[in-house]
Amino acid sequence: MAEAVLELRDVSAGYGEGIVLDRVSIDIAAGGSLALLGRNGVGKTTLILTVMGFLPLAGGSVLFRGADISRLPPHKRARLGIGWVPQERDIFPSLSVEENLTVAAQPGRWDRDAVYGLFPRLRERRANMGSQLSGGEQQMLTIGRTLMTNPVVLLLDEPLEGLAPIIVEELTAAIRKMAAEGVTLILVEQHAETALELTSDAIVVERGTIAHRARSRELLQDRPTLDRFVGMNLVATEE
Ligand SMILES: Nc1ncnc2c1ncn2[C@@H]1O[C@H](COP(=O)(O)OP(=O)(O)OP(=O)(O)O)[C@@H](O)[C@H]1O
Repeated sequence: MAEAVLELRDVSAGYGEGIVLDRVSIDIAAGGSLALLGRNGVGKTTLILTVMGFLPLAGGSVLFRGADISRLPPHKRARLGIGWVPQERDIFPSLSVEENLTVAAQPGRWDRDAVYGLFPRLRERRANMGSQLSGGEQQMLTIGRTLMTNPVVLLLDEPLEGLAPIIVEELTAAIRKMAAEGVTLILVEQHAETALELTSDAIVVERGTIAHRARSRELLQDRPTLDRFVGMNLVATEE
């Protein structure tokens, strides 16, 4: 098996005294795509924040390309190549779209034109200020800006949440394209069907532990498991 790009070994973490994640182990190989599923409040965002180093470990370790990064602060993890698209869209409102994209760019496959190819809307709006964008466009810009850092692994925390169906379609197409082009990614998503169609592997989180692991296409067919762990809200555009 290929060496894991990112690995969590028996990770426990939470907020202060409150432990949310309880001995969670996951790994993702280069070019892999992993859906993190589960109902509201089960610990998906906590897992992402722990990978980024915002929450201290209460146990276990986080490895990046085989090296223990458990003690590294978030900016150093980002510099190593862990790209994070947070749940709250994160753009510079007073910079233009193009400035937002280029401000943290690193050389690599994802340059400005590649990102505009992925998000034609951003090319159309390249001269607009971040503050003039719709929520969906801000989400595209957040993803585009993170891609421009040419991360080794990309963490997407509910990138489709609260967006209009047409925007969800555009973002879904872009994520599919990124995965097909070999971007290693972890996708947090409550809408299981949408996430499973975009990824190769999946884990279901329940109350801070991993309740189920499967190949995404197999879990897509496994309705009883989906109903049990994820509930009814399967497709992002249903809302
Ligand atoms: N800043 C915080 N301080 C204390 N507890 C928190 C904090 N943020 C989240 N929690 C708790 O951690 C648990 C997991 O929350 P988390 O946000 O990781 O869930 P989630 O699966 O990402 O759900 P959602 O889809 O709602 O974001 C919840 O019980 C939540 O109340």
